[in-house]
Amino acid sequence: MGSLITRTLQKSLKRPFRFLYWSANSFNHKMCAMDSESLGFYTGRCILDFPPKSSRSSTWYVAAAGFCAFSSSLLAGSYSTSQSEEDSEENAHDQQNVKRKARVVFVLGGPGSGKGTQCEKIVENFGFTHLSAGDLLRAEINSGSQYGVMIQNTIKEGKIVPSEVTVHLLQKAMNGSDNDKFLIDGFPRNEENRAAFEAVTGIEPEFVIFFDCPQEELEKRLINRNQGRVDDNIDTIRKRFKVFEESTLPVVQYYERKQKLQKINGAREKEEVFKSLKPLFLPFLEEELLQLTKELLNGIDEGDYALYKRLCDPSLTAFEPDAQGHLVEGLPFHKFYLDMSKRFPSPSKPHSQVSSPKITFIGDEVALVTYTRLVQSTKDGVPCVEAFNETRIWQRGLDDSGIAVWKLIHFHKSKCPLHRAHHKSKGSPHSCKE
Ligand SMILES: Nc1ncnc2c1ncn2[C@@H]1O[C@H](COP(=O)(O)OP(=O)(O)OP(=O)(O)O)[C@@H](O)[C@H]1O
Ligand SMILES: O=c1ccn([C@@H]2O[C@H](COP(=O)(O)O)[C@@H](O)[C@H]2O)c(=O)[nH]1
Repeated sequence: MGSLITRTLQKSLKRPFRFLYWSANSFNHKMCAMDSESLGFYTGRCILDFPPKSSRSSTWYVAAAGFCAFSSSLLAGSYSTSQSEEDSEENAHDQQNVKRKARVVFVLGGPGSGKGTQCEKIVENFGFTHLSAGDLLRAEINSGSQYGVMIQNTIKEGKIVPSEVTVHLLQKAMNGSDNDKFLIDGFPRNEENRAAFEAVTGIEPEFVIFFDCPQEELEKRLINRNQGRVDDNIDTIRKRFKVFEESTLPVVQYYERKQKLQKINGAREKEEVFKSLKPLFLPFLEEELLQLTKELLNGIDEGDYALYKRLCDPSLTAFEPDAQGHLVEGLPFHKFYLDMSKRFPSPSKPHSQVSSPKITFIGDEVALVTYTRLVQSTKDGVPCVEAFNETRIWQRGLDDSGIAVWKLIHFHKSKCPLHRAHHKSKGSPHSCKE
């Protein structure tokens, strides 16, 4: 029946779609996520009263019209649509906060496999925000939420909290963050979690990390963890292992079939485990450095010294054509040019573009960004273009508030030789300084 409805809708909409709803009648409350790509329904019994019986009487209740395939943004949580007015306001705030599409990495593994430990290291090195589903649920208990008792009992039993609660908490945390890169640790715990998250947020993970570790090792680690957790006792630990095998492993296998799984041997020393993770995250760092370089060039085009100062180390060194073969130290030399371009703006603002970038890391804290910079502008109404070979060296350090930031510590800029054929052809852009 689910597949039939899904197929019919798919046919009429002619596009992939997903949505999430509850079936609520006086006997039961079910949460369903419908996904046209897998042509199926995912259902799970909901132990909460969603929606509250008083608020709607209809049997089928569209809780979150998450036509996520149509929209690339996060949708407000279906959990909160059925809550009090206060929550509705919060929900509206969630929606206002809808930003660029978030990128997500799921981190899975048995209890005690080192998910939290490794996430901390990834955050330090790769600029992700860590969202532990378990921590969010524990914080919800401590906040005095009306669902606190239910969550506490579920955790004590080693069972899985209903998806709408967890997905709402994750979504709220994502919407409240300035970051767009998230490590979601300990989630999705089961197929229903997975389908609900995708249906509500429209987000599929970039990849999924799975820490593989024998149970004897996990048990030893949990018994010794000593963080006062209600579920770190031998009874609950064994229950959690069972739930992991029965409910979470199928999710791991799902992502393996989708070729999104990164299986990591979690039974090694912490540092060894982290070494295996690094190559997975380097592309994110490369992207960050390229973005930073483009931001800097844009600031130079705009004559924005404040931005230049923010991105550069005060003792920046540089070799560049204007310095006529001398090594320039500090920012004043560059400030002069930026201020001039602000004071005497050229008729058309220059526009820099980065071509053929290459990023090389020297250890964890230094990166070289090498590229050709094409600067377009107009001279006497004629479009012209200049090309420079540039190497910029970025170093990561801590700012005054202890946050890791990249600063430019050196650059080398040289003018590219002219392209003869290009600048001879009439009417096409030519070099500005012939
Ligand atoms: N590679 C490792 N070798 C030895 N001990 C480790 C390793 N990784 C983590 N631990 C320790 O094992 C315990 C559990 O680690 P951690 O809390 O990171 O696991 P987890 O997967 O997040 O657990 P849970 O799912 O229960 O939240 C901690 O005390 C941690 O210090
Ligand atoms: O998505 C989730 C995540 C966690 N839970 C419950 O919390 C405990 C502890 O989780 P950790 O990730 O080990 O901190 C887990 O056993 C579940 O009971 C959940 O229901 N859903």
